[in-house]
Amino acid sequence: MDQQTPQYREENRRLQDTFEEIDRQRSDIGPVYRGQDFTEQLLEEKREESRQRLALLNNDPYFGRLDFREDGKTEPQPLYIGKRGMDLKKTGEPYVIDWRAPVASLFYSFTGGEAPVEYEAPEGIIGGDVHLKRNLSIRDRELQRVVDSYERGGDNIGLNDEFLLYKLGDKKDNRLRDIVSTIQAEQDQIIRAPRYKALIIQGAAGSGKTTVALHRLAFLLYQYQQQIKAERMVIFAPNTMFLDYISGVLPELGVGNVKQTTFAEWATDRLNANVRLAPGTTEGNVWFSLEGKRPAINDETPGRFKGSLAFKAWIDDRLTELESQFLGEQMQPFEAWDGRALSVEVIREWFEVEYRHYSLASRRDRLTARINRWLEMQLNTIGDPKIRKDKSKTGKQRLRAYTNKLPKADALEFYKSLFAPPSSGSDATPIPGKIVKETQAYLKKGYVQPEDLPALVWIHYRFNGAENLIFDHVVVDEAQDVSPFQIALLNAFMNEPSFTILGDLAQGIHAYRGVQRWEELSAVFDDEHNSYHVLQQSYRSTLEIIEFANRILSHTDTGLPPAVPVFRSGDPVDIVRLDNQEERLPFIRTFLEDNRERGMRTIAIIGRTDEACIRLHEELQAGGIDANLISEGQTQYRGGVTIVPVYLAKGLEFDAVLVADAGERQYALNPQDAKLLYVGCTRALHRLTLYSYGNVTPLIS
Ligand SMILES: Nc1ncnc2c1ncn2[C@@H]1O[C@H](COP(=O)(O)OP(=O)(O)OP(=O)(O)O)[C@@H](O)[C@H]1O
Repeated sequence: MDQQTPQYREENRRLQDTFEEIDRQRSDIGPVYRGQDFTEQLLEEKREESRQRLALLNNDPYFGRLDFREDGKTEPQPLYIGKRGMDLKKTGEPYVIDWRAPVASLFYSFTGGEAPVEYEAPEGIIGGDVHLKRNLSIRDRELQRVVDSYERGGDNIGLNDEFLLYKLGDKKDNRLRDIVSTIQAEQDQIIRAPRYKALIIQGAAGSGKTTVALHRLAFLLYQYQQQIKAERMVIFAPNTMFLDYISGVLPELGVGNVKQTTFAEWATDRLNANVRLAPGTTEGNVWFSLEGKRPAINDETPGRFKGSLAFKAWIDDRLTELESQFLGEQMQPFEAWDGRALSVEVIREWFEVEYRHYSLASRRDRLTARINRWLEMQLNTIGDPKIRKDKSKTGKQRLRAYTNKLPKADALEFYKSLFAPPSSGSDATPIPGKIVKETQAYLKKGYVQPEDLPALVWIHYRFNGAENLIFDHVVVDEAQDVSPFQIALLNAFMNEPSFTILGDLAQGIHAYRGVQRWEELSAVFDDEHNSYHVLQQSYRSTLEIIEFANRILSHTDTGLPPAVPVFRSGDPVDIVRLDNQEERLPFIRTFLEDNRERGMRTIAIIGRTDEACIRLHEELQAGGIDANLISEGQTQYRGGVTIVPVYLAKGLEFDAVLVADAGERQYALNPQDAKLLYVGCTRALHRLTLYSYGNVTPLIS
């Protein structure tokens, strides 16, 4: 909208008024209190919160305006929506409305038309009608754009998308960003879904799953301020580089302290460094290499088997057995010294009845302490100090020997016992022989594998309880790669299920340990908590790229419908055939120059395997081209030009992508390769190029 329009001038005036109000409120807060007075210190905390809120407002006070006429009133009221809220100091009236407030939901759910609208406020449903929906872009305290996406009585054709397209056309740096100004209605529904749900979201590549999950955390913290703490929320993501990539969004939304971790890190923390993960078993070598034959994936694949609810149920039976036979049928009375014994009946009563509600480890500790107290009482009945000393020595020695015989509540020891040859009379193990052998070999060397972690932490949990580690909300990103056992385990660390679980089966490149259908995860929850959502519209890429990727999608075995593009058109996808290796370096050099000239800030060259990427990186370096090589275990994503194996590119996005070596051998006609290529191609926002020597992959024909 032109700067001379009345709308622009009106909004500019409002913006200047807003800055004046912010300045007034900031100066009213006064200087920082550094004294010792406790009440002042508490007040200072509140003042600091206000300072931070006003600082955030000062950069970019709001992004939207909705003129809403509430039923029963004659005139519509303009509502300005921002990342944080602010009331007018003088009157207490809302001046900027926090995007998470109930009334702000209208801004997102309203998609046009003259029909009445309503929103759910704490005091009940409030109805009315919308007269204007306006997007405002403010950068560095300057009003840059005013775009009306709806005006009551106007023709409103195509206006709704203009601001979104303007935002999507932006070039990216090395961080994911917030989308508060353009959240779409179907995303808003997920963000504002009730707290006690296990939301399972199947979303096409680029549909905003990760972004939506982060906004949902900010919403929950706002909506349930008294009940939910950021420190008790956690985001599980596939690797630390991905966590680094998304780490900017929550601070932008004014949310701090949410724990962001990987499942392996969280699990090994629980086990108190008692287990060591086997080195050298990088997934890249086993599952994504082109050398050797990839193992078949079925229910006996170690990751699938050890992540199943059936494995969990079998472990539960073994644990129940252990608990019921903990004291053993052959148990003897505790004889402190000859002639002074504590009967088996009393010991059983303490352990099996009195301490029944404690965790097993705690019951064992309590029992030991109780027998010790009994021993002290017996010693106190002895008058002669010399005899007492004597008996004390014998009693303590015998107590140690006696309690040492009780089974240890140790997760690793118990887990090992599950893979030991079954003793005669016990049920045969349901664990496939190959898995038993492989696991035994690792355990013997003192190692476990990532797929052992859910069971180990589960056993630890059954022995020790949740140890005060209760989650208020859990986000699981890239959830197609997690197992039902993992989700059931996390659920145990929660009073009532409150999950945002999101993923895309079409990107299920870790099918050897992940799920093939979402029902596998929803089986963990009862019907009342289950809530399934689909996000089909994709925002990341241009129309051309999405349509191209949809062709690959049809070769995955997921049966998922094609992603729906937003109407943002760009360059056609470029498929280049190189005749030989010598042509590669000059081709890439031109590719990079061309894309830089067109304003692309982040550019990725996506290779098929680790080795291919290492070789390419060396070649580029020798040719004087600077690029960051990403390998497994990487913790940071730097932006610029990146070389990344396709299996590690998941979750990231780049302005321009070059799929290196997209030949028929690299990406053959099978579902696993289709998923890999789908991941690779859907990383591109604006431009996508593929090259191959010889025939290009049949997945795109
Ligand atoms: N409503 C929206 N407005 C503006 N941009 C959006 C919106 N929704 C998503 N995006 C943008 O689309 C891109 C993809 O988002 P995100 O990475 O969250 O998607 P995803 O579904 O997790 O993708 P993938 O599964 O491919 O990793 C991001 O650049 C994000 O900012």
